[in-house]
Amino acid sequence: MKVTTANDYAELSQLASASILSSVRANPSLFFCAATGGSPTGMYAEMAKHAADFTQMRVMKMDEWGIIPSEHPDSCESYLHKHLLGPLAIPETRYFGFDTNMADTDSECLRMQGVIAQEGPFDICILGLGKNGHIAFNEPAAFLNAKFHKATLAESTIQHDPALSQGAEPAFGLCVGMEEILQSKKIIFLVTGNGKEAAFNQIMTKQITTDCPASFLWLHPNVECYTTVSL
Ligand SMILES: O=C1O[C@H](COP(=O)(O)O)[C@@H](O)[C@H](O)[C@H]1O
Repeated sequence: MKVTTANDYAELSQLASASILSSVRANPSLFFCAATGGSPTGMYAEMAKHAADFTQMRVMKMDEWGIIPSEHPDSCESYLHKHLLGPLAIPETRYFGFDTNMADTDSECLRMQGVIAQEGPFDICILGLGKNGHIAFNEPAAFLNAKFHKATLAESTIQHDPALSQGAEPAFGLCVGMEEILQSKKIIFLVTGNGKEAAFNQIMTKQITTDCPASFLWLHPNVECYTTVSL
């Protein structure tokens, strides 16, 4: 993992965007796994300044909350339309989303595994860091899931979004699995925001443990970590 400490969030966003731009110029139809949350918002805004470079990029949603409808303003779906798909004019034909509110979520997980098998592996995977060390909704646990799956959310993950913390139980999410993340050709790992110090310190010990799913990124040969968190 190559760790670059940025002076501030604006610089982090510019550095990460520049790396993506160089990749998409070399491979215009690259397959992009898109995280949501506060960490990538500035980076997506930087990418939008170069929308003409993204006319062929394929995008897949990385994760989604299971207790709010896709059209809810706090859904990952709404976030991606607002910050990435709209500004970059990515049409539905090049976007691979999924629905968390269907009766048979197992079938939806299998469908997304099929999409990854057909379109993948990801050329670029964007990751933020959960305060508890999660990546996507791969939460600390005795074991991690390799494939796209239905995830039980940690309390700290639910509390991360005020709309969700008021929502109905049970809380769950659907998300890409660890193998699918680790098979990405390049990973852009954004570590920024309040409350990330403990998890980032744990990662920097280089001890790989399911207690901190992000620590598995040490097994990947091409992770660019951009951070504003001081150790
Ligand atoms: O809960 C989550 O949090 C992380 C980090 O969110 P951020 O708002 O601090 O960027 C996010 O990357 C992840 O996809 C989501 O599951």
